Amino acid sequence: MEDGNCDTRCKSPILSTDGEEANEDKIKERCWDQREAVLGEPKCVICGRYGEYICDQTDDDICSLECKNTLLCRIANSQKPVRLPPAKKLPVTDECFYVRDSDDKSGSLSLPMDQAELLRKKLEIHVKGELTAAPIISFSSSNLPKKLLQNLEAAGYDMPTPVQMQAIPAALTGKSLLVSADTGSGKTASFLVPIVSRCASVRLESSTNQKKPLAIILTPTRELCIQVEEHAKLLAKGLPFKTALVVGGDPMAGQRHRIEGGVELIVGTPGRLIDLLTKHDIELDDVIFFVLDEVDSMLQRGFRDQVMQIFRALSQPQVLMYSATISPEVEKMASSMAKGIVVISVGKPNRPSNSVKQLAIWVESKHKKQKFFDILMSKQHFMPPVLVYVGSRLGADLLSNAITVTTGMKTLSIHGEKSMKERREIMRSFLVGEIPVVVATGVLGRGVDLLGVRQVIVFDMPNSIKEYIHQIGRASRLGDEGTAIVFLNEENKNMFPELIEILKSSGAAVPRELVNSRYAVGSFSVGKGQKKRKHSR
Ligand SMILES: Nc1ncnc2c1ncn2[C@@H]1O[C@H](COP(=O)(O)OP(=O)(O)OP(=O)(O)O)[C@@H](O)[C@H]1O
Repeated sequence: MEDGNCDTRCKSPILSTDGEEANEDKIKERCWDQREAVLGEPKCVICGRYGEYICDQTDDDICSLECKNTLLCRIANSQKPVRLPPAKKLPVTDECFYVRDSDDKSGSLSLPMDQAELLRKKLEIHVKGELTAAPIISFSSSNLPKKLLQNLEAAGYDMPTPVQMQAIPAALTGKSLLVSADTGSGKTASFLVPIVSRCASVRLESSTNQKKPLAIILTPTRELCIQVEEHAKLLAKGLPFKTALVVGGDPMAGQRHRIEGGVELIVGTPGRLIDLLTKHDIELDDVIFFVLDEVDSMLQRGFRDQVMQIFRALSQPQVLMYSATISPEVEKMASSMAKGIVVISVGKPNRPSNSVKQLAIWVESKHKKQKFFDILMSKQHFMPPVLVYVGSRLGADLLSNAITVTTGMKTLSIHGEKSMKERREIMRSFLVGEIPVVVATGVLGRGVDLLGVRQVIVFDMPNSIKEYIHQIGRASRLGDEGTAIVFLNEENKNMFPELIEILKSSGAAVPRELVNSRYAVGSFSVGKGQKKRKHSR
């Protein structure tokens, strides 16, 4: 069998109908073992991976035995039974997923429930609540508009990520969801795909020209709203799906004008949206989706009242809530927003992405700057483009100026005091590689997808472990390796027990000053009702 990387594909049939075996020991059994197709290569008709082989019974491009069986099962379901040479059937326990038509109302082709459970187990997808929708193993098995499938393919989304495999079909059944999955694992498309699909269908089936908003997405920062809106436009190209960005710092008149001209989706920050809704008569009675991205941030003090004010103006929409860090309190609050909510979690919750290598450095505050410049001047440790997190706007301005003066590298700071024009320009120049370092406060702490960034330096620890998880999550997208350097000292003592646990469970070295610190013994300040906790050695 030729190497799968050869220029011309292996034409040998996977199996011949006379039962004669092909050179099977080298054939890939599962689609997971097959690589992604590169531009110009044939794609497996089932999963979209490299179509290394040709199915000898249908002449289709196929990536593995598993996908061949899936293909033949589909044919078997739609025509007279096709005899599979019994010796060749993959053993029942094998993770070969047969897709067959189902009567589930989402219209998706779903796995039989026993195999759905097998797939969930394999991918650590946990579901709590009543859910009929099985995970999908390809976008095409979700009955999505053809144009949306083409846009997904054009965006390079050949296969759904684990969170998308379950959250997309679940959302298409009309269920409200609370979803947690690692940073960088594809949560955004998990809610955008069902929204674009359903809203485009509503518009296509509608007889009136009236176009009141059908979906609202709220996020905690302007940068994340901009990113989510861009993502939605990309997926909705060629479909009757217009968006409006409603964030502070931009002229409100333009935002109102756009909505009144007819949009399907509003993406905004809560404060500006409330401003707009109170000053202008915008009808939200057609809204069918209400999305809270970074839901734990959206339901904490400061945002929660505004979020609930907007939610109460709607007529019981489907609620989709997402984050990489969801606590039991957030789950309780979220569950009170919608009946029959389904909770989906992928992997281990409230953990940094495994793809981010953490390097914790113990350094006194007065020495942090020197240590930081040692890293910036070291060819071994400095891997631009680098995102640096600090605790204040002034700190961001001072540090970025110091970097420019000391190293000559053009460095900019980004925070809430800068205008939207400046913030957009800084993000653009960072993302296209014009500037190697950006120093940021929390405005870039969550959700933003900084493709190309593989190194984050947490100069000042944030106020909570969950913000720390989101910040270092910028260093890895979709499982790519990244590094996070974090400066620690006694000033961060309130987070020591959780930090030690996070570092240990991620396999990162724990500085001995941290372990030996008297604040790290696992005893929390014994407040009312709190018990002293012995720290396991
Ligand atoms: N199915 C897919 N195939 C290929 N790339 C994908 C897929 N889904 C998402 N991506 C890409 O992976 C990156 C991370 O996706 P996304 O930003 O949605 O992650 P996230 O889970 O929302 O992260 P965070 O928790 O940090 O907000 C993005 O660049 C996105 O375009």
